[in-house]
Amino acid sequence: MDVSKIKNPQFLKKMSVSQMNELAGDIRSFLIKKLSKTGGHLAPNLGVVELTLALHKVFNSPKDKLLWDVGHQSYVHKILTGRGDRFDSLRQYKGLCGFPKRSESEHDVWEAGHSSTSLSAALGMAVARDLKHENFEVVAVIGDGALTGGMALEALNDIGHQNRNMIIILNDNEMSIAPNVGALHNMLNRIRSANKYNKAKEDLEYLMKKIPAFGGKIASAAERLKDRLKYLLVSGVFFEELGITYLGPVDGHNLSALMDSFNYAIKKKGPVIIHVLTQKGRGYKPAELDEVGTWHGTGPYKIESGAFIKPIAAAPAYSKVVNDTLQELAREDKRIVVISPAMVVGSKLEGFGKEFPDRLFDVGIAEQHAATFAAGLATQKMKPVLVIYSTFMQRAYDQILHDICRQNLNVVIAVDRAGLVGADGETHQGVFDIGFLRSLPNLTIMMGKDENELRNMIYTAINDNQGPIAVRYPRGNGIGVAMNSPLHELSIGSWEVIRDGRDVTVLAFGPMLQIALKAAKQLETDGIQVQIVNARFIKPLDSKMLSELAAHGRPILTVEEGMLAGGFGSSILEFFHDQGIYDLMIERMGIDDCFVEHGSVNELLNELGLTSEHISIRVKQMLKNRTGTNRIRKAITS
Ligand SMILES: Cc1ncc(C[n+]2csc(CCOP(=O)(O)OP(=O)(O)O)c2C)c(N)n1
Ligand SMILES: CC(=O)[C@@H](O)[C@H](O)COP(=O)(O)O
Ligand SMILES: [Mg+2]
Repeated sequence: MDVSKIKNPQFLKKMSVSQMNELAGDIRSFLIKKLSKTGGHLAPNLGVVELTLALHKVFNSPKDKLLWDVGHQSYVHKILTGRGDRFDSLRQYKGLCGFPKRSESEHDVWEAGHSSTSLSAALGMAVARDLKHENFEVVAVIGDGALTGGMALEALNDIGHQNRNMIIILNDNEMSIAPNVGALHNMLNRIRSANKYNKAKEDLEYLMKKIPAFGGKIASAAERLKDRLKYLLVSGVFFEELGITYLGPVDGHNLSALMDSFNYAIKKKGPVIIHVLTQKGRGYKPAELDEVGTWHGTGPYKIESGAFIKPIAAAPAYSKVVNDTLQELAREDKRIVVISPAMVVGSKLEGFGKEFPDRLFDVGIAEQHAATFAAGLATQKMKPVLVIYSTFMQRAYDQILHDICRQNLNVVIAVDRAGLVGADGETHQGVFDIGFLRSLPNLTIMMGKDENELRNMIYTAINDNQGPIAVRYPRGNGIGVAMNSPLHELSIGSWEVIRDGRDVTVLAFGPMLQIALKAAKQLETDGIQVQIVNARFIKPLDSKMLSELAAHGRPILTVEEGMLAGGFGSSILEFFHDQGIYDLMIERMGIDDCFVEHGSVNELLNELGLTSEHISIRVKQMLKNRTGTNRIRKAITS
């Protein structure tokens, strides 16, 4: 079947199981082919083909609500709901979103991107249904990785308490991005190996048959023993004890077994969790054999060989620079420990983990725990480095505020993916952290202009013991500067003039500096001299340099790859205002009050007006207005 022609899932109602199995093969071939060109979350989606087919066969979306936790595994759902013809634009500018998107389809009832939200949302939908006396099923699909998220456990607590009719599908493939970790994972593994229980049960039944029946005594004792056995070996009891009926484990690639379990769950009263066992990457050998998470989210690849098609990078990834610097420092400094909330692969921390297996902690999808775990380590004079994506750090805001900053603990927060990330879109852009970190007392925030300054910032942060320090760095690779100079500490709060100029001063940091330098070169051809300052400390500001700039009196333009509201530019306005300096021309460029969808970073910068051309135009406008302002000022004062 040409799956790009599917308009809606209704056709499944008339399909036989064997036809559906054939369709599963067509969908897998489609995904492997399309994603070889676009990249995307291949392995998660190959693992849920039968599951998604069975869901759309048994349930009636969109009347019945199907929710996808994280949502990175919703491509099959998108194919079945009429979007197969858009996969050439997957995760591209103005193209198909890589996560559920309510504006894309009525079948996308819940948007995600961040993990562990589906259970809370599903309960909300179930309560609304009951209060309005409506009648539909609510089904949330959550992975074994997402189940480790604190929100999921909070929701399970309430779901068991409220006892609403709803169905949770636990998609257990033993993987988060990397192999899943934690006690919950171990519990699920015990269930997976439930044949121990089945074997014991068979032996018991055999034994019972061998002994001449002494009335019901032995039989009932044996039944009690069987229940005890089940209690001990088959840990679905974790859910049962919460008041959630546990079904499973069910083979997640067996359509009949899946559909039977769904139909059984529909008849059950109250919340039901169906524990489904799937294989991540099923149907594509390189992804099936992936034991580290390489095929969780990929770029384009060659189908035959599984070789990734990657441009040769001129410089290492910023994440790798951080790993390598930490690895180098940790050889001497035994205080250093590294914490990652389930992003060891994304943050390229494998090297550190290999050399220091007892000093790298992957805590699962548990950002709040990760932050306060770091705080606890710091109270005992360790030097914890919390390596966390900017976007996922949003989950740990109160822990950074309440536990780390308020107690002024020496935690290093390595803020990975700071700035625009591109294809993951609105839920993943790292553009809010300056706004929410800047207001926290005791916290230093810095961002290097290149990979060499980043390594020196990590060195500075490790050696500083004046309190918490956040070091931001972007997704992607450095700019190709040398990194062979000895590590040295930066003076906290010190900025750096990287280009002289008399007409306008631009304050920028991180990748924006390269864009500003390009604009300065463009402006020079028009006879405009632009001074560029590497404002590498977002907090504290370089108040000495700012006072010197005020004395010069030339216009100041701030440029940041982040939200304007509460951002770096705002801090400059606040600084001058608080100094009583009101007549300086200060303008800000950044992201103005919107969520930024998916696309390449360059396309997004262009859409946001943050390219070198935009900066050039803005500088010229400022100079023109300044002349104008001066004319007005002269007119007023004369
Ligand atoms: C709050 C949050 N932290 C981290 C991530 C990054 N992330 C995306 S998918 C994923 C693994 C999810 O594992 P699982 O739920 O088991 O789904 P699978 O990919 O195995 O199908 C992680 C850690 C995220 N999306 N949200
Ligand atoms: C779905 C999810 O949240 C992760 O897989 C994320 O897409 C990883 O992002 P990077 O590709 O930047 O590591
Ligand atoms: Mg998983």
